[in-house]
Amino acid sequence: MKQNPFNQEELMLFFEQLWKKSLNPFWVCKPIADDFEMIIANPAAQALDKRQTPGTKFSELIAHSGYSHGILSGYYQCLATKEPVEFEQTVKHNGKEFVFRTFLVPILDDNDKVTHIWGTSHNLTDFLDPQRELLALNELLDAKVRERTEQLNHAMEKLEKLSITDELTQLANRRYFDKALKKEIARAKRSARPLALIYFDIDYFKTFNDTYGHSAGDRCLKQVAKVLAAHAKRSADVVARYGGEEFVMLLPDLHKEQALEVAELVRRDIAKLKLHNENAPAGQVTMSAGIAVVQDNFTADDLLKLADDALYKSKADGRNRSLVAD
Ligand SMILES: Nc1nc2c(ncn2[C@@H]2O[C@H](COP(=O)(O)OP(=O)(O)OP(=O)(O)O)[C@@H](O)[C@H]2O)c(=O)[nH]1
Repeated sequence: MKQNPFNQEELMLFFEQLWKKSLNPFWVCKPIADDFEMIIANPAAQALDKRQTPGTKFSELIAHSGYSHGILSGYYQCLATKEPVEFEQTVKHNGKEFVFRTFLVPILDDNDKVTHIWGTSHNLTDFLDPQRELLALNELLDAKVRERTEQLNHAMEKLEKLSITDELTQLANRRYFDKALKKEIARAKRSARPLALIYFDIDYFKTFNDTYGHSAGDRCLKQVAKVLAAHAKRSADVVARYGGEEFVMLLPDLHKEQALEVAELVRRDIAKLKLHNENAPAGQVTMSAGIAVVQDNFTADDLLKLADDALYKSKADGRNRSLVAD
């Protein structure tokens, strides 16, 4: 075996210099009843905490300083396992927080009993600071991306709503209705349930416009739309503005008599609005309705045509009425 190149005296000199000049804190402590007592701490350790003087109890040091909680458990672990222990601890010094990686080495006597613990720490703060800065920046970036994504989703929802809404009445528009109709037809076929469609058309609306002006016409359309919306009570009911003064209502699962009842209720409530129209025989705005109810084998066109024909008939029969297609 190779001989140690240094003699005892030289070694002591080296260790003394290391002890004094090292920038890493070093200390030796010993276990006492329910605590540890500082035996000696090097200048680097004292620079961090000058109370680390011989005889100081660790419990006192910890109680009155910025050491992180739970560091004593590292010492107890070293004592119990008689093995070196490594852990991270934070220390507050002059208002700044330092992160240290601490190493503890047990010193055993001839009876294999831990008499002392030798400790040293390596300051990780400078290494961790840029990492923390990066993490904080990342978090900031994540938050910004989340915020922007939310804004974008919100804008897209708004756009989606706009694309299916009639601007004047705020009812669904024809585009939305056509999609809903296809969906409901498929559903009605699957479940072998009836599907009702009502076409509504304001009577003598051209003369209303001509007499009272386009803005009054717009206000009338809005009021009529409100009445219609109030009668589309179930979540699957759809009411839409189909064209100028034409509205449609899709009522899944309703039979002819029930659909007719809805149309008549709408007509009654339109009459209640008492929107004056001197050119109409009733002296006020009225509505005509055409109702179609289908079941089994039918297409969207079948349903629309049946309802349209029924509406045509109710117009031809004198308006201000609801007719169900045969
Ligand atoms: N104010 C207003 N009028 C509209 C709008 N869209 C369509 N109209 C008008 O609605 C009127 C529809 O007239 P017609 O189709 O002849 O129907 P009508 O006069 O109601 O006759 P009948 O349905 O047979 O009773 C036209 O004068 C259109 O200019 C709108 O958004 N605002």
